[in-house]
Amino acid sequence: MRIDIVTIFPDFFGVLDISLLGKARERGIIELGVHDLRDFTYDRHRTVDDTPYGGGAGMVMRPEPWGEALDATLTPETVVIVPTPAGVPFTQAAARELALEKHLVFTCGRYEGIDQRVIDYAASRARVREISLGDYVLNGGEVATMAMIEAIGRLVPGVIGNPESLTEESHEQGLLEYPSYTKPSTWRERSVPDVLLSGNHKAIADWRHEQQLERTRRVRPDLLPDDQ
Ligand SMILES: N#Cc1c(-c2ccc3ccn(Cc4ccncc4)c3c2)n[nH]c1N
Repeated sequence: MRIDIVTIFPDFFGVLDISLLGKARERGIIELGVHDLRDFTYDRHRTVDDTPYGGGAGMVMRPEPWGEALDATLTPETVVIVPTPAGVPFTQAAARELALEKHLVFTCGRYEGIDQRVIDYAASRARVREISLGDYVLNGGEVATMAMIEAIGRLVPGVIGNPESLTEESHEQGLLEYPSYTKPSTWRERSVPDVLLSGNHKAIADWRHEQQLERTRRVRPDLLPDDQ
């Protein structure tokens, strides 16, 4: 998979050189390109924004630099991901779908957003998904892009050493994950549930599934299937 990010804050993504994504890049499983939108401007001040038509507060990102950035990154296989508060909520299912794509381009807006014609133009050349990280307001697309890249990157085949560990995580099977414990068996007078020390694999699996249902009922009843 190749990922390209277009942003006015390229240094923001330096952290992607380390941890899991860093190793995936070293192993050639994921290629990453970070592009400064200002490199696609030609005025002395490298201007990327202007006042909104129709008036209103704030500034809008100019279409010209974005057009050149898309020209430099798009391929017929690209999925353009536009982080926006007006997007479809990001989910684990979306992360799974996007992890199977060959090329993702993240367009990180700032100010009041990107001129709508840029998104419309991108949709004439590639698949475009306008995605929201959640129902709260950020100052730009970079934080959302970082979160999405982490959620997607860890699902790219070959990135995680033990893919089985992915199947029991929250949201993977529609339920929240069961509680986890490690040594010591007693800590500050709190002990690990006996079933986990029993060696009875069926009893452990049943207990863990019941814990998933109980936690999901308590914390996220909206995730429960109708028959639960
Ligand atoms: N994904 C996502 C987001 C964003 C988001 C994403 C991109 C941009 C670009 C500019 N802004 C600032 C802004 C623009 C319009 N209205 C309010 C704030 C952004 C916010 N906010 N909240 C989310 N869940």
